[in-house]
Amino acid sequence: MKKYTSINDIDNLTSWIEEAKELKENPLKHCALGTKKTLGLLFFNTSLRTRLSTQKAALNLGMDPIVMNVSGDAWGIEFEDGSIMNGSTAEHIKEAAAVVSQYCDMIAVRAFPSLKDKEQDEAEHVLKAFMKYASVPVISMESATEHPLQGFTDAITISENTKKKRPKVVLSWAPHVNALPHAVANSFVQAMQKMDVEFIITNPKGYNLNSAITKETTIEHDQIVALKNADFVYAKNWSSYEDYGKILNTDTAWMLTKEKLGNAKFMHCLPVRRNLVAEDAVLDSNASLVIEQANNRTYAAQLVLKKILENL
Ligand SMILES: NCCC[C@H](NC(=O)CCC(=O)O)C(=O)O
Ligand SMILES: NC(=O)OP(=O)(O)O
Repeated sequence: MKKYTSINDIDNLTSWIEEAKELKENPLKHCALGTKKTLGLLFFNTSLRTRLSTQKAALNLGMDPIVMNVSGDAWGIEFEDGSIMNGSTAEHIKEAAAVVSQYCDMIAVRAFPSLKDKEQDEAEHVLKAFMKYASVPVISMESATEHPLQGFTDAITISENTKKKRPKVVLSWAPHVNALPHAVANSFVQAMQKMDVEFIITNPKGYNLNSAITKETTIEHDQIVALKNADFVYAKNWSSYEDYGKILNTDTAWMLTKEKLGNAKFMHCLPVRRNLVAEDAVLDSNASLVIEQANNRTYAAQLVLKKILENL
């Protein structure tokens, strides 16, 4: 594999899930595969799980991870081609990506959307610029529109925890105080579309995700109807896609409660705002899979790194 920037880079999700489970059983089995190979992790945005689990994954494979917070610590990077750089940016991505490629055998990048300019966000200008100007494989650690390491993790977690051959999975919009990206929801949708599950999205009107991603997936605006007989409920806030980046509705009635969850398992990518997205009784119950999801981030990343190492 030469890159991992989308759930669509997974050729066979079922076999990837099985391979990730094998790595989880025996994380150090391939501890020499990445010897003398360097993974560069570049963060334009904050992170706890991605930053630590991706390093842990690299260490399990014998790689050397090096990490940089690009925003603030590095020179301001210019992404526009042909621009006269007489403003606040000091270094063009053409040099920056080429230079990082001298030090690293792979580059992982986190770059959230602006949520102001839909066209620019959808063009994935930061991630795509790294892919264009880096001479080594690029991994997304959450881009403007996708979070493929999270989506793969969520697929592994559902596979591990399902008692049914074809469970019912609900992606349920949740209230939030900030305008959040669509990336986690988009990658979860893409992962569920590849799995043998009954999948429904529930969100208030005005919050439908990009139809190019949701495709034929059912969208139910009545949360109670959607949650009926669910086996897994994935709560997540996202800002409006239609009225791009806006908060239209902070209706606290969409918070996930123990009563609404019923017998389902609860999922969230974290970080989660307690008693806004989901109540304490949900997060503190045995039905919550959020810590196992965070654990599985390591093995999802480890499989991605392994597949790229095998192809270097
Ligand atoms: N990487 C996982 C989620 C990151 C981001 N969440 C956040 O920014 C939450 C921040 C807050 O709660 O203020 C998101 O939704 O895409
Ligand atoms: N779930 C996730 O990506 O968490 P971080 O933002 O903390 O990396």
